[in-house]
Amino acid sequence: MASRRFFVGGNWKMNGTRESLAELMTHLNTSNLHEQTEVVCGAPFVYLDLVRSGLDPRIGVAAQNCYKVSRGAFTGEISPAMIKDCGVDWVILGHSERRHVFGETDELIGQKVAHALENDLAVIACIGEKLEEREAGTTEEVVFAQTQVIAENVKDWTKVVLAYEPVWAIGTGQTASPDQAQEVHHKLRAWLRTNVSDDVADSVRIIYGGSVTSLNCRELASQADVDGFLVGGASLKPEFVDIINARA
Ligand SMILES: O=C(CO)COP(=O)(O)O
Repeated sequence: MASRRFFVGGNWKMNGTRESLAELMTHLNTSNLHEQTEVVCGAPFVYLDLVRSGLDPRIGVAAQNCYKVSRGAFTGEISPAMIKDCGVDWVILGHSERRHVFGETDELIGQKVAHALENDLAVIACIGEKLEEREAGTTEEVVFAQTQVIAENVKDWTKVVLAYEPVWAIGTGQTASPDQAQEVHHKLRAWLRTNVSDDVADSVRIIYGGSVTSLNCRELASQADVDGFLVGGASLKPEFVDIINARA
């Protein structure tokens, strides 16, 4: 556990204006951020340049999606090459909103993961079960299947963070309990041990997302297999700093 650097991502989703993001960036740039935490902010595409130039270099920036090829006739899409060209080193892929609002399949997400990694972007790869899947007792089956497709497309796991985001916890205020999060993270690490390698299982950060706040982050962060967070709503507020410092 000690060897995995704590990772806190902010997923701003489709939020923010130049004005509000400037305020948020000033807050982050001037706050005391625990040095042991790796921080990455996921900005809307149109603000990637602005955010990369406005945030302190010790804070990473992520795009929230990208396509599976470098360029071409794909109206409305952007490529990892373009993201890199903005000085941005990360991309969030497979977020539940991409899967369930925009219908992205495991196969497409896998192809995007492979292409992003080939283009030297680091990837926050998201997985997570829906409420009906949890209630039907198929959580493991669902998250293992999603992880399998991601794993088939990863050669270098040092550039991947796995984000477990139960869909029922996203934006609902229904945070997974520390035990619920730990249970799934532990099983995911065991899956990596069996299906990838001991080294990857020991080193890959598995982060939790879903209604993380300054109030619940410390207990979640104290779980052995919770290596950080992917934060939605609270990442747009000053309390994001408290979440960054959850292990401080
Ligand atoms: O989807 C999420 C992060 O990617 C979580 O969103 P909330 O923190 O708003 O629940």
